[in-house]
Amino acid sequence: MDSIVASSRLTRVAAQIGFGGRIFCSSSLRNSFLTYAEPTMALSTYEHELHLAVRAARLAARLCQTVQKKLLAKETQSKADQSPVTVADYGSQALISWALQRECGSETFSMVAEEDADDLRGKDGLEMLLRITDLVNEAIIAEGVQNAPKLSKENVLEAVDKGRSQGGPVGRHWVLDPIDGTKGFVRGDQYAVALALLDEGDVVLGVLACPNLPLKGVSAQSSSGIPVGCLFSARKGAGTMLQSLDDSFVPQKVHVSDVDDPAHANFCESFEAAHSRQSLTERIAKIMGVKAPPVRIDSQAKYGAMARGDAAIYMRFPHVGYREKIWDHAAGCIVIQEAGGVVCDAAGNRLDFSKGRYLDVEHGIMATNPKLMPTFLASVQAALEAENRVS
Ligand SMILES: Nc1ncnc2c1ncn2[C@@H]1O[C@H](COP(=O)(O)OS(=O)(=O)O)[C@@H](OP(=O)(O)O)[C@H]1O
Ligand SMILES: [Mg+2]
Ligand SMILES: [Mg+2]
Ligand SMILES: [Mg+2]
Repeated sequence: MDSIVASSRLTRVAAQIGFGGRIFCSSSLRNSFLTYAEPTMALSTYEHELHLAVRAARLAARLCQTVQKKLLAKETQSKADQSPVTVADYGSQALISWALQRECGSETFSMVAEEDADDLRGKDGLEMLLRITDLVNEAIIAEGVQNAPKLSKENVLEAVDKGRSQGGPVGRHWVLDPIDGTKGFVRGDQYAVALALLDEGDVVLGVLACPNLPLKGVSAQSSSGIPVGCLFSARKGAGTMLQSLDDSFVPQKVHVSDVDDPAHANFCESFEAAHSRQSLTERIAKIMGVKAPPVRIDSQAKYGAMARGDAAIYMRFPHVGYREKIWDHAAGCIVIQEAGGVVCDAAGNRLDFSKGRYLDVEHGIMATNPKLMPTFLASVQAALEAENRVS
């Protein structure tokens, strides 16, 4: 009798959390590898998925921290597009893929992720693959995951390659950047593990784990004693929360800056000049009347910093010919929106994550609070027109 009551309650919970009462989800609530506490009340939409995303991102962030501490030159490779990729990028992707599939089942699992295992297959990739496999198994053991089998190198290749989904407007797709800001990661600076969930083309949740971001103030010096390691999480309609990566800090709701005078606003942009046109952003800031110098940080840590008001404006204007990918913005975008901000392209269009792996935008991506947006948009358009007149 007890088991019937328990199972019908779990089926009800599974239905409420959006899996249509699928058995795998009921059992996953009981046997969760992440010691998930059985819910005592109904979970609202995507709450369970957000919980899984937070735990998976945290697990991956720990692996990244371990690697960053002892980063060796030979653990960084160049991909075909000349961008760097490390054992931690692959390890993080393998871990998150494995963790989510373990919870949600693998039959219908879909993930759009940055990395694939092509460069790990064959003789040249073997040493790196063995190192990644060790890191992934060490992370699973360190987490105390119960009944977890040891992953073989083939399991790791398979987990990484699960990220090849094309996404799109139908169904659910996880969207993952296992390390956003790999250049920052290699330099020892900011990076983020960025995970989001798309449902019918809409981003419904997002998590940014930022291991090197101070808990207060993006520019806080390590000598200030402010702890580092932030985890931002957002769920559609539920706001954006900030907690410490090590869970030692009570989660709190964050909000974007409410400054409405550009003279008191500051803006953030990419650290790498190759990733955003800094002469254009300087011109936009001047037209707008922003006086403060730019805050330059790597990765979607910028979106997290903005969500809690460290900067009032975000600008990203890649050089001509660059095509944005959805994993570089999906999690960050909902983190800002749920914190009360607005994200759009230079024509004022909302970002459309339903078109596959790419994100097609007019000129660039911008974000700020609703009060500053009209002036910001007008300044961007004036700067672009001035540029067109010159060329
Ligand atoms: N040429 C060019 N132009 C624009 N953007 C590029 C370019 N090359 C790479 N990327 C993408 O930028 C991602 C890093 O994000 P940021 O640009 O915000 O960070 S950084 O300051 O440059 O590190 C970075 O993400 P990761 O590859 O995950 O690190 C890339 O997806
Ligand atoms: Mg990359
Ligand atoms: Mg990226
Ligand atoms: Mg990346």
